Amino acid sequence: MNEKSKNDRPARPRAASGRPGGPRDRGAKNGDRPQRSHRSGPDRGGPDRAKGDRRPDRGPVKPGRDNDRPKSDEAPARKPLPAGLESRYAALEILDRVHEGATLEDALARTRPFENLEGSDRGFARALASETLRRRGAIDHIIGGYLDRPLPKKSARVMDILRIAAAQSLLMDTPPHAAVSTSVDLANDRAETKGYSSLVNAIARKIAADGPAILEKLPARTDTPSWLWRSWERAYGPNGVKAIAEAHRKPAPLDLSFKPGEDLEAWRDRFVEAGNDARIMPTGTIRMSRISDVSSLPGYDDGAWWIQDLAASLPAKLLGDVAGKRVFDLCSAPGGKTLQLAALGGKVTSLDKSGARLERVVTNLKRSDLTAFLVEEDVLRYRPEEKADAILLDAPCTATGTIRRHPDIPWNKGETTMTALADLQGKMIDHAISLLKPGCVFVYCVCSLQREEGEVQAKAALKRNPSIERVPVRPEEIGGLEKLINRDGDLRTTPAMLSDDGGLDGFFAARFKHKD
Ligand SMILES: C[S@@+](CC[C@H](N)C(=O)[O-])C[C@H]1O[C@@H](n2cnc3c(N)ncnc32)[C@H](O)[C@@H]1O
Repeated sequence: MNEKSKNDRPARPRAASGRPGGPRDRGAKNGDRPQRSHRSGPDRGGPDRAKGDRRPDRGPVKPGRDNDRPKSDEAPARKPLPAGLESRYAALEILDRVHEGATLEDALARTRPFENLEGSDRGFARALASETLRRRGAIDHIIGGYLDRPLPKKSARVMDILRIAAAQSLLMDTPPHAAVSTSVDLANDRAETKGYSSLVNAIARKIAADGPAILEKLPARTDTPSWLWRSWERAYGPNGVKAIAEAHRKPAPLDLSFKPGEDLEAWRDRFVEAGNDARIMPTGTIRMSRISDVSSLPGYDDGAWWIQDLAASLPAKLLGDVAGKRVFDLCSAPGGKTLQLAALGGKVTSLDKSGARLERVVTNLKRSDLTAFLVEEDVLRYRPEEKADAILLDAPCTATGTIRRHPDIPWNKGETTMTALADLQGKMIDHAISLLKPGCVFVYCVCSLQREEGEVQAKAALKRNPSIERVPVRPEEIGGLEKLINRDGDLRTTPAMLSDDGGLDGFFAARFKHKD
C-alpha cells in the first residue's frame, strides 16, 4: 500500500553526532524509527525550552537536510561598539527579527550580535528583549504619551530604541543615566536613526523620571492584545481574564521533572545547598526561580531530571500505567512527554514531522539515558502496522498557555492562526483515534488557553467519534490538585492557578477511551 510504504521507509533524522540512522530496533514496527543508544551529551535548554511550535510548519524535512534549523543572520561584520552597547544592540536586533515574524526563541538562536555575547552581557540582552516584549503594551502606551503623533513605519527602529530604553528604566535595574545614554548612542549608530537622537534623549529621560508612576497605574489589560483579552474574558470571565493578564507580567519559574524512583527530598536539598529556592510541588515536580544557566544545576549531566512545566507534566500521567505498553507520543518534539513515558517503562514511538526538532528528542533521550523509537512523519500520514495501547497527542497550537515563557506570542499570533490550527487539531484527533487499539486510552492536549483548541475540540471529538467516551481526570492522578479539573472532567490549567506558588502554564488535556 502506498501509505504504508511511506511509513516503512527507513527514517533518519540526524543523530546528535550527525550520523544518520542507526540499526533498526527489533521491537520497531512499520514506521518506527530506529532508536539510538544514548549515553551522554548535554542539552543546554532541556526539553521544555521550545514548548509549542510557533514557527510556520514547512512540510516534512528530508532526511539529512537541515531546513528547519535556525541559522545566524548573515549580516556583515561591523566595527565593535562601545562597552555596554553590544548587549543593547543585540536586544534591538532580536526585537527586529521578532517583528519580522520570528519567535523569540528563533530570534535568539539566529541573531549574530547575540551569539557573540557571553556571560552577563548575554543574560542582559536576553532579559531586555524578553521584558520589552512581555510589557510591550504598557511600554508603547507610555511612549505614546510623549509623542505628538505615532512615529512613521520607516522609523520602526527608533520605536524599538525607545522601547528598550523604557524597559531598562521601568522593569530592570539599569540606572536611568545608563538607559538614556546607551539609547542615544544606539540612535547615533545608524544614519537612518541619527536624526532622532534628540527625540530619543528627551523621551528616554521623561520615561526614566515619570514612567514608573504611570506604569504602576496601568491595568493588566494594557499588555494583552484585544483579541486575546476578548477570548479569555469569554472563557474565564472578567476576573479570570484579569488574573491571567496579571500572571503574564512575571516570567515562569523553573520546573524539573524526575525519573520515577528518584529521591525528591534529596534532590531538593542538593538544589537548596547550591543556593536555589527549590521546593517539591504536589505532583512531584521540583520548582525553583529561573536561573540563567540550567546546566550548572546539580545532576544536570546525570540526566535524572529534565525541564518541564508542572502543567506540561500532567497529560502524560493521564495515560496511567504505561509500563511495557506500546505508546505513541504524537507531535513529540522536543520530547518532554516522550521522556516521561519512556521513564515510566513505555515502549514509546515518538513521532514529529520536524527532523530538526526530533534531533532535540535524540539529545534529550541521550542525556536522560532513556530510549524511544523516533519517527519523522506527519501525524496525518502515519499508518503503523500495529495500533497503540495508549496515545498522547500534544497537538501544535497557538501556545497561548506559555506566554510567560514566550512573551512574543501575543504579538505574533492572531485569530486566523488559531482557526487554521483548530482545523488541523480536529483532523489529528480523528486520525489518532484510528490508531488506537479497542479498549485503550487516548489523551489529547494543547498548551493553549484558547477554548477553541481545548474544550471545544474535546466536545467536537466526542460528537464526531461515537467509538470513544470521555474518561474524567481524577484528582489523585494529578497530585490532588482538584481545581485543575473542569466540570467535564478535563484538565484545564491557567497561569493564574497556584499563583502564590509561581503559577502554571496554560494547558488543556482530555482523556478518551476506545469503547469497543
Ligand atoms: C506542542 S509541540 C510538542 C511538544 C512535545 N510534545 C513535548 O512535550 O516536548 C508540537 C509539535 O508538533 C509538531 N508538529 C506540527 N505539525 C505536525 C504534524 N502535522 N505532524 C507531526 N508533528 C507535527 C511540531 O514539529 C512540534 O514539535
